[in-house]
Amino acid sequence: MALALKSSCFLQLKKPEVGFHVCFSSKKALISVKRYTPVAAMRTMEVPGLSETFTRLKKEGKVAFIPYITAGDPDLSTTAEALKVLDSCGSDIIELGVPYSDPLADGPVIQAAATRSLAKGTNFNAIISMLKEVVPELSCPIALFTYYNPILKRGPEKFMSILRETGVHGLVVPDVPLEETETLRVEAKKNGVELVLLTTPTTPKDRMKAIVDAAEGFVYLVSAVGVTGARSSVSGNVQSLLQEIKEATTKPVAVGFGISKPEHVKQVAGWGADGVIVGSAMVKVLGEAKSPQEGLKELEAFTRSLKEALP
Ligand SMILES: O=P(O)(O)OC[C@@H](O)[C@@H](O)c1c[nH]c2ccccc12
Repeated sequence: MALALKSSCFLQLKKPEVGFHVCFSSKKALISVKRYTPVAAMRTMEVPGLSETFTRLKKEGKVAFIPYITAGDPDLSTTAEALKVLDSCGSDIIELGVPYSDPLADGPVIQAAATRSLAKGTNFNAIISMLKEVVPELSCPIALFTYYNPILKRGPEKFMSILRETGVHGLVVPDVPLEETETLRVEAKKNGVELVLLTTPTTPKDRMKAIVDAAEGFVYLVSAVGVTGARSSVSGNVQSLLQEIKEATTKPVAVGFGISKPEHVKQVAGWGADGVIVGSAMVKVLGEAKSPQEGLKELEAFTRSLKEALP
C-alpha cells in the first residue's frame, strides 16, 4: 500500500555539516530518515584554506589578491555587502580587521576607520554574528586581523574555537612577538585556523627564518618600516627581501603595506610575491564615500582595477 506523504522536515544538528531529512506518512508513521549536508555547510566546507588557495593559484600561475577592510566601517551591514563584493570581484583571500582603540601598527586611514567603527558600537561578538551569516555565501577564505586584546579576553582556546565555528580560515595578530605565539599556534592548529606571521625589513635574518618556519597559511612581508598607509611607491628593497625569504622557505609570501595602485600590484607581483595585500586604499574608498552604496560601487571598481593588474 502506498503511503501518502503528509509531511517532511529538515533537522540540523549542532554540527553544521550534519543534517537529517525526516519524512512522515499521513498516519504519522516514520517513512524515512536521510542524512544530508546543509547547503551552507557544503559551501563552507568547499572553501579552501589559505595555503590551499596559494597552492591552487601557483598551479594556475596566478598571484593572490588580498584586500583588507575594517569591520564595521561604516557599519556591519555594509561590511557584509563589501565582503560579498570583494569575493565576487575575484579576491583570493579577504583580510577582515577587528577595530581596536589603540591600533599601534596602523596609519591614519585605518585608525580613522577603527574610530568610526567603534563609534557605531561594533564589537567582536557582533562581527562574529555577521560573519556567521556571510561566510557561507563566500567562495574565498577569510583571514581575521586582530590586535591581541580580544584573544586575551576570551583565552586562545575559546577564541580559536569561535573562529572555527564561524568558518574563518586564517588569523593575523600584529602585536604578538614570535616568542609569545606558541599557545596561539597550538590552539589555532587544533581548530584548523592558519596563523599568519609577519616579517619586516628590519627583522634580522635568523629571526626571519624562525618566523617563516612557524608561519601558517602564508608569510606576511611588511614592505616598509612604519605604519600602514598608502605610499607613492613600493620600496625597491622588497625585491631582495622576497628573495631572502624565498631562500628560507617554500611557503607562500604575500607583501603588504603601502600598496595602493594597479602599478604597485603589478610591480610586486613581478618581483615574485605570491600575494599582494591592499588595505588603507580599500578602506579609504569604502569608508570615505558619500554613502555606503557609493562606497560599495567604488570598492567594486577599485578591486577590479587592482585585480586586472595581476597575472
Ligand atoms: O594599509 P596598507 O598600507 O595597504 O597595509 C595592509 C594592511 O592594511 C593590513 O594588512 C593591515 C591592517 N592593519 C595592520 C597592522 C599591521 C599589519 C598589517 C595590517
